[in-house]
Parts: sequence; C-alpha cells; structure tokens
Amino acid sequence: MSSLGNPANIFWQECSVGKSDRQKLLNQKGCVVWITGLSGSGKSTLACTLDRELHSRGKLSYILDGDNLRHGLNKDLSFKAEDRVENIRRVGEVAKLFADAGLICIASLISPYGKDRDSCRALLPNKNFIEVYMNMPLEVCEARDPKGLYKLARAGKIKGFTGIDDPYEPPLNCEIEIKQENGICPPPSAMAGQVVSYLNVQGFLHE
Ligand SMILES: Nc1ncnc2c1ncn2[C@@H]1O[C@H](COP(=O)(O)OS(=O)(=O)O)[C@@H](OP(=O)(O)O)[C@H]1O
Ligand SMILES: Nc1ncnc2c1ncn2[C@@H]1O[C@H](COP(=O)(O)OP(=O)(O)O)[C@@H](O)[C@H]1O
Repeated sequence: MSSLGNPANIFWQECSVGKSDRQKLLNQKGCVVWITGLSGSGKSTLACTLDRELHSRGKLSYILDGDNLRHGLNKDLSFKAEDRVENIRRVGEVAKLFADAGLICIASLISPYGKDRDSCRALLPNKNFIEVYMNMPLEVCEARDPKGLYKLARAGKIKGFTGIDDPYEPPLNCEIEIKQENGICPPPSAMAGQVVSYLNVQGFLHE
C-alpha cells in the first residue's frame, strides 16, 4: 500500500486573511525572483545586494540560497540529476509560499535544467516569476572559483560538477539577463539595480 495520503481525503483549507491583505500591509506585491547560473556566476552576490537594496527601500524580501538550503531542508539531496530536480521542485514550492505571504522571494540556485525552472514558473500567477540569468562565461566563473570547487572538479575530485562534466541549460525566456559589457561584469550594485528597476516598472514595489 502507498505511504502517500489518498488525495480524495485531503482538502484545501481557506482562511479569511488572503494574499491581497498581506500585500496591503506590506505595500508591495509578492513574487519570486529566480536567479540561475553557473557556480561562481554571482548568484549569491546579486541575491544579497538585491536583498539589502530592497530592505533599504522598506520592502520585505527573503533569500532562498541553494547552498544554504542544502544544509537543512535539502540536506538529503545529492547533485545527481534526479536530486537536482527534487531540489528545485522543493525550493519552487517554498518560494511560492513566500510569494503568497507577500514577500519578494529571491531564490538563488544553479537550477541547471530549463524544464525544472519552467515548472517553478508554472506554480505562480502570470508575471510573478522573474527569471534572472547570470550569463557569465565559464572561464570567468572558473577563474573566480572562490570555493576551489572548479579546481577539484578539473582534478576529477568532484564528479558531475555543473559546467565541467554536468550540463547547464541557459534560459530561453528569462525576464532579466546579467552579462558582461565589453568584457567587464557590472558591479553588484548595477546588477541589483537592473532587478530593482524591473520590479519597480512591473509594479511589485507597491501594493
Ligand atoms: N557537483 C556540483 N555541481 C554544482 N555545484 C556543486 C556541486 N557540488 C557542490 N556544489 C556546490 O553546491 C552549490 C549549488 O547548489 P544548488 O542547490 O544551487 O544546485 S542545483 O540547483 O541543485 O544544481 C554550489 O554553490 P554556488 O557556487 O553558490 O552555485 C556549489 O558550491
Ligand atoms: N559583479 C561582480 N563583479 C565582480 N566579482 C563578482 C561579481 N559578482 C560576484 N563576484 C565574485 O564572484 C565570486 C562568485 O560569486 P557568488 O555570488 O558566490 O557566485 P555564485 O553564488 O553564483 O556561486 C565571488 O568571489 C564574488 O565576490
């Protein structure tokens, strides 16, 4: 017998305080800013700078960082393909809850497969999933290598490392692309500024 509950016996529980009430309270609109890219592409840097910028504007945001979640919620998951799929599925569901709470949820994960990112997008109302592609060349990420992981992957000491011997599928339909201009990466403040401008124009920074 399945250990899952019978869906016919599980009911949706409605409460009187809804998303729009929470958004009024916060004077913002809940959404998910999903940052995807190679290790070392600047995902966490953008997430933290954006979080700080939104905070300084009186907006409530919260970061879901792949590395950090793998210390808790996702500590049972490896980097093999099916575990990466499950990792993204769980974080997509959590991000949806944060957006429903009225927050600007900043998810920062490699999220290498387009199909999984699209599944997370499909969990949210239209336009409330903002995909940000850190389009940094592998050579740049590898030269940065702040954790020394590329070095280990090149030495064969880490198997299945994204960009080296594991795939990364670039987004085809992202809302925002962060890339080098004339071979120079924009500074963190400019990367965050690009996202803040988008959120502002799309009306997420007020109720
Ligand atoms: N094999 C392999 N491939 C890629 N990355 C690896 C691997 N092993 C460990 N790490 C470290 O794990 C961080 C990525 O975790 P994510 O949860 O974002 O990955 S994924 O979305 O499930 O692909 C990633 O963090 P970032 O550098 O911040 O991207 C790495 O530090
Ligand atoms: N815009 C940037 N310009 C220069 N260096 C950057 C920039 N963004 C990130 N870095 C540096 O690149 C390295 C990797 O950034 P990080 O945010 O940890 O990437 P990721 O989370 O994608 O692994 C860090 O040493 C960080 O200081």
